[in-house]
Amino acid sequence: METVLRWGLLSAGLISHDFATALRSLPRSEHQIAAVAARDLGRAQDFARRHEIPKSYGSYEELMKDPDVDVVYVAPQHPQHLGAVLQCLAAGKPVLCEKPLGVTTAEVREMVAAARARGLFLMEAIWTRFFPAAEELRALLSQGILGEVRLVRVDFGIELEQFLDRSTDWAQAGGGLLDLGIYCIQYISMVAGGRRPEKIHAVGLLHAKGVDDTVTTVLQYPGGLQASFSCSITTKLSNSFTVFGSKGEAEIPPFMHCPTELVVNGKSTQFPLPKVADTEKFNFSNSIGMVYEAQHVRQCLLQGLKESPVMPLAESELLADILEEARRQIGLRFLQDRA
Ligand SMILES: NC(=O)C1=CN([C@@H]2O[C@H](COP(=O)(O)OP(=O)(O)OC[C@H]3O[C@@H](n4cnc5c(N)ncnc54)[C@H](OP(=O)(O)O)[C@@H]3O)[C@@H](O)[C@H]2O)C=CC1
Ligand SMILES: O=C(O)[C@H](O)[C@H](O)[C@H](O)CO
Repeated sequence: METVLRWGLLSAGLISHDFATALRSLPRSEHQIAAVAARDLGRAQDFARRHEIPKSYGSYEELMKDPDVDVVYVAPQHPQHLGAVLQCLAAGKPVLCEKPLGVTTAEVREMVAAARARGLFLMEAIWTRFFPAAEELRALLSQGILGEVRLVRVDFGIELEQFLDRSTDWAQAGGGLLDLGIYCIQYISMVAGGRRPEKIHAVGLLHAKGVDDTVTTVLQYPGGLQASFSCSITTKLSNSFTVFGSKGEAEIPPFMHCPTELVVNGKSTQFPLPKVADTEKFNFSNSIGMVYEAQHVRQCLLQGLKESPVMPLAESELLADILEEARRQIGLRFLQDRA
């Protein structure tokens, strides 16, 4: 592969716009957007014009066949991830797929198995992990600066139901757990070193539209680490992360899912976002931070890696397992759940 990474974007939706805007801020010698595809050609063409993308398609399949696409960014809503990812892999394209990778643990395992069988790169876009603040957190954890980590608290609650239709759309696997809870669990799993929890207990309030409204889950890991998280699509929560150890504590203030600050034993370090022109508008907070995951994907591909060492596929499977167990305990089933 040449050093320039040529992206193909699947979907002309909200986060795809943010990702395209972030990519355009990177050196063209390293990242270019070769094509965009949407279910509707007109929308794909409008998106392409807005982002100066040379090619637009009215179907995902056409983009996957494009030899000028080196890697595909899969960004439709949750239920469409599985089909798009499997088709990309079948077409020989490496994939960065938006979170959650799948609606169920079975979907995630199917995608992981397909990527491994084809020897192709696949990563779940847990973009949080690639922010410098998160990298610094990982470093201090690995250096044992906090001593023995004992407890994690994290929550993510936004009144999404008021402005994001998909958040309450049961047919689109809406709700807080898959959309917001995954950010909480990925932090917990980071602290736990990707180990599997030995106990999971979840309580939840279901929304009138059948998705999860607000969920609180506690987890215990071998060795005694305890963690709790809450997620909500109707209630604003603290949206912060804290880890407590035998020698100190570290906190990431809101919005923890796209962090720009790390506080260690009361000492704050700022990690400012990359500069971007004021004329660039994003749909979601701190989306310019998507450059970090894009740069990571390029480095992985240049090194011939088939998965990310920072967001490994086994951990995507683990996150899916935890999400599914929490859903089971609160009585939330989606179309994709097997009988
Ligand atoms: N990393 C982050 O910060 C964020 C990640 N996300 C993730 O990105 C994904 C997309 O979220 P977002 O951009 O807000 O979603 P949108 O509501 O913008 O929908 C994205 C695309 O999904 C497709 N789509 C929508 N509804 C349907 C349907 N009923 N059937 C088939 N396809 C449909 C459309 O694709 P098309 O354009 O091809 O018609 C649409 O443009 C989600 O999985 C979400 O978790 C979302 C926000 C932030
Ligand atoms: O991934 C995300 O950030 C979520 O999809 C939320 O929908 C978003 O943060 C809402 O602001």
